[in-house]
Amino acid sequence: MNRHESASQPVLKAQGLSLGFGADTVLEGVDLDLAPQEFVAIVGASGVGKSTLLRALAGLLKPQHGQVALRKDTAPDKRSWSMVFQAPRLFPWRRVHRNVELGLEGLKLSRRERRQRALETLSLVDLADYAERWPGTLSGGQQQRVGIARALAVRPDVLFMDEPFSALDAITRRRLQAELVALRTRTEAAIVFVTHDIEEAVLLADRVIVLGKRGEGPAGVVARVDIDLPLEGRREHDGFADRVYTIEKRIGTAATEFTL
Ligand SMILES: Nc1ncnc2c1ncn2[C@@H]1O[C@H](COP(=O)(O)OP(=O)(O)OP(=O)(O)O)[C@@H](O)[C@H]1O
Repeated sequence: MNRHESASQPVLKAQGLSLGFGADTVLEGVDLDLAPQEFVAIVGASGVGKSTLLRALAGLLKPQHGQVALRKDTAPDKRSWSMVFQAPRLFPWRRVHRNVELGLEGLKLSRRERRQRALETLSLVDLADYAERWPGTLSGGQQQRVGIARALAVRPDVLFMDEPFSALDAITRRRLQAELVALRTRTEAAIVFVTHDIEEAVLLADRVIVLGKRGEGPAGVVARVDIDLPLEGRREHDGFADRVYTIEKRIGTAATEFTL
């Protein structure tokens, strides 16, 4: 495959996924393609299966049916995917840059290159000045940015984010949302972002996948909404509330169907 073909191929392709635990099926019939550098948000009510889907897409959970194909990059200095969780999961006994270097340890990089890569990625999240600090001396928002830097340092094709801002206060959350919008222009990664916050999904994503119940039985995709609005100033855009409402209605409708 030449460079041009590779650039237009999906980085991730999921087909006919059924996911669950033991005999229980949580999600059924999920298809999803992710283009290079695309940002897809997954929303839905609590317990519908958002995190389960994310884990399956990352290959951490085996589907009951269907397949997930994640483009495997052969470059020895990067990984095909990485993940950011709700809590940053930093090691308190390692300085900030050493936490970022942690994910790089299995890659073909010298110690010096690891250090260099960690510092570059910390600059990307505006934390270059904090490289020598201990995690415990950073605010919650700064710690989460270190977690994002650690995930980006491996130069993933796909960055999975599982409610990464939900433990933060409202002001910090707004700031990190704005930073993620800016970061998108500076990273090659496609992003799959799980959130229960519909406004957050519309603010950040190119496309929103809505999970919901469709009557009795397992949940599935009840809507796919393209967010065809400019990223810059999106929250103030005339179409913003309309997209949020469209998604709320889909989640609401799905819930009504379920209770009938
Ligand atoms: N390891 C597990 N074993 C059994 N059931 C599980 C397991 N993990 C999740 N589930 C069940 O699968 C369903 C989906 O859970 P999941 O965490 O994916 O939902 P979610 O949409 O991410 O929820 P939330 O928004 O509350 O985080 C739930 O009913 C949950 O109880």
